[in-house]
Amino acid sequence: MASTLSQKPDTLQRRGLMLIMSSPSGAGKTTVSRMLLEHDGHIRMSVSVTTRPPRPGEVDGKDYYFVGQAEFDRMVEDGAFLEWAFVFGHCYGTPKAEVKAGLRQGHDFLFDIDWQGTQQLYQKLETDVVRVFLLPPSIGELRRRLTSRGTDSAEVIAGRMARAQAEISHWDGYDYVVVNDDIDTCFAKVTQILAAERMRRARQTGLIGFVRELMHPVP
Ligand SMILES: Nc1ncnc2c1ncn2[C@@H]1O[C@H](COP(=O)(O)OP(=O)(O)OP(=O)(O)O)[C@@H](O)[C@H]1O
Ligand SMILES: Nc1nc2c(ncn2[C@@H]2O[C@H](COP(=O)(O)O)[C@@H](O)[C@H]2O)c(=O)[nH]1
Repeated sequence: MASTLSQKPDTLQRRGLMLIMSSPSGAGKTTVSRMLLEHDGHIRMSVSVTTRPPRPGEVDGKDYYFVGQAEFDRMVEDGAFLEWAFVFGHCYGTPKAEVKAGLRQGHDFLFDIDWQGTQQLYQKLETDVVRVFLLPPSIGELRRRLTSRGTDSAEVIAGRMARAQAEISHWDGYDYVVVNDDIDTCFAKVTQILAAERMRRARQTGLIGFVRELMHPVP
């Protein structure tokens, strides 16, 4: 018998989610984020605003919006950020407008932000937030990754290594914790988390109508 349902199950409306990835500097957030953006057609990067100077190869508007301190302060005053924080001597913030509109339209967003920003987003938008913390396999490997990335001075690397344990101490403020040892295994785990979170009943706003039609089919 032909289906009388007005909606196809795989096109049901869904509210977007906010997948947050945090870790000590160098554990691999940017790497996993790039893989997700490449392989998953339904998630967008939330591009942060920062007062940090660009690293070689970083592109304004893609990796960050690079601004001066005065412009950052003006954005704070204008309420342009969903969250912002002072990290490693610079200001970083998540612009509000695109994310809020996108979530309503069912888009998922990926955030590479620290624990302070995660706490702020969770306080504001708890039900939309999925928090993932990446751990390095060892402190020695973390140092090796920061050094071999080749983007920061020895002084900057030393500063980030000095903060690593303090960053790791926030691991218990996250929903999921993944050790980034082998990159493909780590990526597969994050992909599985994303797939499961998309199926949460509360996010599937189109389910109500679909279930109603299943329970009360039109004869
Ligand atoms: N599983 C892995 N095995 C080996 N090297 C890795 C792995 N994951 C990431 N790397 C490498 O480690 C370095 C740091 O990774 P990445 O820049 O993604 O870290 P991050 O957490 O985004 O750091 P930051 O917070 O400073 O932006 C990069 O050179 C990256 O290629
Ligand atoms: N609270 C926020 N933290 C952010 C944001 N954008 C990036 N970050 C975090 O800053 C550090 C350093 O980043 P880097 O690119 O200079 O290595 C890292 O932990 C990021 O996750 C933000 O908008 N808000």
